[in-house]
Amino acid sequence: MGEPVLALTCGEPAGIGPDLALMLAADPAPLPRRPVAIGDPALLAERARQLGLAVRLRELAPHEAPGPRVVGELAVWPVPLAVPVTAGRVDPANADYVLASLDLAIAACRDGRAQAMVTAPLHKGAIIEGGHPGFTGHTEYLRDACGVDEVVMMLATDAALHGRVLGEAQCPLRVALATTHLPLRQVPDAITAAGLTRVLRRLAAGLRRDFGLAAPRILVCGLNPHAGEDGHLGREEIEVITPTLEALRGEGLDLVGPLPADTLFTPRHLEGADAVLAMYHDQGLAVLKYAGFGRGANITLGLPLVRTSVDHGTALDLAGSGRADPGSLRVALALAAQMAEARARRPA
Ligand SMILES: NC(=O)c1ccc[n+]([C@@H]2O[C@H](COP(=O)([O-])OP(=O)(O)OC[C@H]3O[C@@H](n4cnc5c(N)ncnc54)[C@H](O)[C@@H]3O)[C@@H](O)[C@H]2O)c1
Ligand SMILES: N[C@H](C(=O)O)[C@H](O)COP(=O)(O)O
Repeated sequence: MGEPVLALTCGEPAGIGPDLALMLAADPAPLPRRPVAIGDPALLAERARQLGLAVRLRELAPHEAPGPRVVGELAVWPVPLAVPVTAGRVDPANADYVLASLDLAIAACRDGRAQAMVTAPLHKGAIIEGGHPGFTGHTEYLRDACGVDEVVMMLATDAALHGRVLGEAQCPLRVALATTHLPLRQVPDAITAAGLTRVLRRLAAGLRRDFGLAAPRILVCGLNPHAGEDGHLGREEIEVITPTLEALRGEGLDLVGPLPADTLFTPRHLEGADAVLAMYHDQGLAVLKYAGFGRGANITLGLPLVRTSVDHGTALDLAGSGRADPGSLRVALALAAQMAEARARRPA
């Protein structure tokens, strides 16, 4: 395989996604060499003007591949907006535009035009209000679009991605989620033996395939305070999590837990671990974003294609201001290229 083509969806058009794509196009620092943005060229041109960035847009035909990256130029696979956009003001009328951009990236990965997709943030509320009431995020959308039964959302800090050790207070981290975009009230009922089994198998397989970890060690959080305090503060650990981990250890998975989530995320526990499985979104992601917000990436494990994303949202307050930090997008692009190259070397 030559250098991978990375399909970069620009996400919510009123958010910072278009800004970040343009900022990276203008940045002389090294980047994966064949990114192609997916979005509306008129929107990108207007945002470049607003940001004062001299970026030339090179519109490609649907089957045209981007050439090697040229600083100051952004290759684009065009998708037209439904309605014009003002930076910072979400309009649900553009929900289908956002999903069409995603669909194009998925199709490009599946038919070989791209070797990975990288997603700038979208606004879940805008998609839902724009006529897609069941929408909960890229992760679940990609799972359904690719027809797989289970995927795993994992976020990782830059240190974990590249094996560098940060300062003592910032442990390299990979955090995966047993449940993703679910109201908190529904979480306990969603922690089932069958669900946990699927997630842990997918997580271990993803760490093996995409991160080259032959026998990943996974720390598993409890759901309740102090992992249920022997059943006095909740019984999910005794009734569901512990028996599931025991069964999976019988398959050879290296699992530790369930551990109290408050102390699991400390350097002593994390030492030697390859990933943490948190039971719900904010149990894991609050810690990860504290450790490395803006320097991490979001990875969907278990897809037939490579997908990474930023570790932040649409930051509507910063769109068009020039104050958005492109650090996480840089990490997400680098990781996508690395994963695509690894898959080309070691097909599943
Ligand atoms: N990958 C994704 O598509 C993704 C990820 C997270 C959140 N979201 C969505 O984004 C929307 C807004 O979410 P939110 O407000 O909870 O989180 P947010 O990450 O958009 O913003 C939280 C804070 O971080 C700041 N921030 C975010 N990204 C930044 C950057 N690159 N540089 C500098 N500062 C940055 C924002 O200005 C804000 O103060 C929601 O609809 C949410 O669902 C999407
Ligand atoms: N849970 C993610 C985060 O907090 O960063 C985010 O909402 C993105 O999720 P998707 O990749 O599923 O859109």
